Amino acid sequence: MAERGDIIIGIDAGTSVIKAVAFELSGRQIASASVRNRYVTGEDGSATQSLEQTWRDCASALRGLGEKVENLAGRTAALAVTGQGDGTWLVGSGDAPVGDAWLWLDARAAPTVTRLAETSQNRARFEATGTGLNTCQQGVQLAHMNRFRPELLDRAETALHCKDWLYLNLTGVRATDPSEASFTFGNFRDRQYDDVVIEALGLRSRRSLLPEIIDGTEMTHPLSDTAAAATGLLAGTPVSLGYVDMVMTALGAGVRSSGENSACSTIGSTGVHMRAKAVPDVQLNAEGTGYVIALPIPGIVTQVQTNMGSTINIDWLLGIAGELMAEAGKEVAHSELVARVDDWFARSRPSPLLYHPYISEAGERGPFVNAYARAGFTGLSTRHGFPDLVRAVVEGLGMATRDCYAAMGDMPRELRITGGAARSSALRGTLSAAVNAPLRVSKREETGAAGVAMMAAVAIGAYRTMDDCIADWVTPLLGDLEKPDADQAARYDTLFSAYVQVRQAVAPAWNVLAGVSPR
Ligand SMILES: Nc1ncnc2c1ncn2[C@@H]1O[C@H](COP(=O)(O)OP(=O)(O)O)[C@@H](O)[C@H]1O
Ligand SMILES: O=P(O)(O)OC[C@H](O)[C@H](O)CO
Repeated sequence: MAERGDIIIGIDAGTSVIKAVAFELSGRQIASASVRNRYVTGEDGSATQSLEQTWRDCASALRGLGEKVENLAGRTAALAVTGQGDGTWLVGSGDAPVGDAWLWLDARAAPTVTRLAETSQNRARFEATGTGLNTCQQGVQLAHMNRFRPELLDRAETALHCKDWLYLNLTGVRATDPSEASFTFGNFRDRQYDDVVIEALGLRSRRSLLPEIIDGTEMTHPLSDTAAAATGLLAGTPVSLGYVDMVMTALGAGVRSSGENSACSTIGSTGVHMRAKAVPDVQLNAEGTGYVIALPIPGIVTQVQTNMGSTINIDWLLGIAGELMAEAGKEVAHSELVARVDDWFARSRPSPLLYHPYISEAGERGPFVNAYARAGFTGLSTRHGFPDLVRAVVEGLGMATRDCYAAMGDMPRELRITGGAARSSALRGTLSAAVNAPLRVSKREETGAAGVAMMAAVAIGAYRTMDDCIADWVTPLLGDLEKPDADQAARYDTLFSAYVQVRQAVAPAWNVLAGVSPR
């Protein structure tokens, strides 16, 4: 391109929505366009998504953005792409998909997690990656396919993640980023593949499936002619491959600011709780759980615990209420029920009612891993009504957050939060009291898209370092400090101790129940 434009586009291909967001080079959001994502779940625990459809949806979101911003193509200095992490997106000859992608929500590899976790090499694998095995991950899914669906791997040339697939369509380059490469197959210290890890996963014979690792703050590839035609952007526009969405969101929401590391929780479909740290400060736990995910800042990583299901618990409870109301002849939109959560919470009285939010079909992954873990209320009595159940679910998300931070050392001194449920004042108050720390909600609307756009901003030299970029894009948008309520914090101390006791006591029963389930 002859002259550099004044817009950076961040693409965030999430599990529920694919967004394309335009930012000024200094970080101000100009416009956004989105397309609802589609995936299919099956009785066998599968959760799959069409690769072609995902690219079409991404291109459609970009064209939608073009309809909102005049001369978007001419003004775009660069674009960058992130997306839902883990999962397996296989491509073969001519870059054609090999079947549908297995998403991070796919539970089919559960028996392979159990088998690999029991091997003598697993601790060495954990110490390299910093990451415990769970059903979501590509390493486990490839190991599972290698045993039970080898024909898939025989047809595949490269194993990609969601954002890598979109990058391939945008640029024609097969690559992955340092974060997913190192937490799945490598070492978080040097951000490269590690043969010890590949061996521990039993994937030596499939090593050639792993693509080149590139860092999107250091290099870009030009938008291809085909992608330009599909998206309405100009061929040659630099494209940056982002890190996995979990850290892009946290980067945009303030997991680091003013050169200081902080803590950040994303309360979306899944709950992601992380602390930015220098590599030597990472503490690997004895249980071998959690993730260590690199940030696009030299020497800085995030230590992460992620509870599989967060707002899907709220959506499940509200979904049941909605179905009952519909049966009684009163259709209510889901969004209307979501808007009433704070009201129900306020109408309920604190009581010793616990909810464990393991509603995902794939069980739990943080701070403990059990594909058969399932949700439950403890302490119900006839005095409890629907608002009490809503309160218990919201408080359950607070307990799960504390459980995750407790597995990473001391509670954070300040918590930054983002994700859909951060809109709820009940949830904010609960999280703050559950970890007994003040919190801030970023005023940034699209934290994931902003995080990845920041990588492109550094790549094209709009900023010299990521910390310089953070000073403009993140720090001014950190919201006001919201302090915890002391009485609520004291109550949650008691609830939390019971919460941990119950989950530990009930765990053996999950395995028994899994044995009698149809799967
Ligand atoms: N005001 C609110 N009160 C409680 N929960 C909310 C509120 N607004 C949104 N949510 C929850 O957040 C979810 C959407 O979160 P979001 O981060 O957009 O999802 P995703 O992780 O799939 O991208 C909704 O489905 C709902 O459960
Ligand atoms: O799609 P969202 O909920 O933004 O992100 C999903 C994570 O990347 C996934 O949980 C990784 O396993």
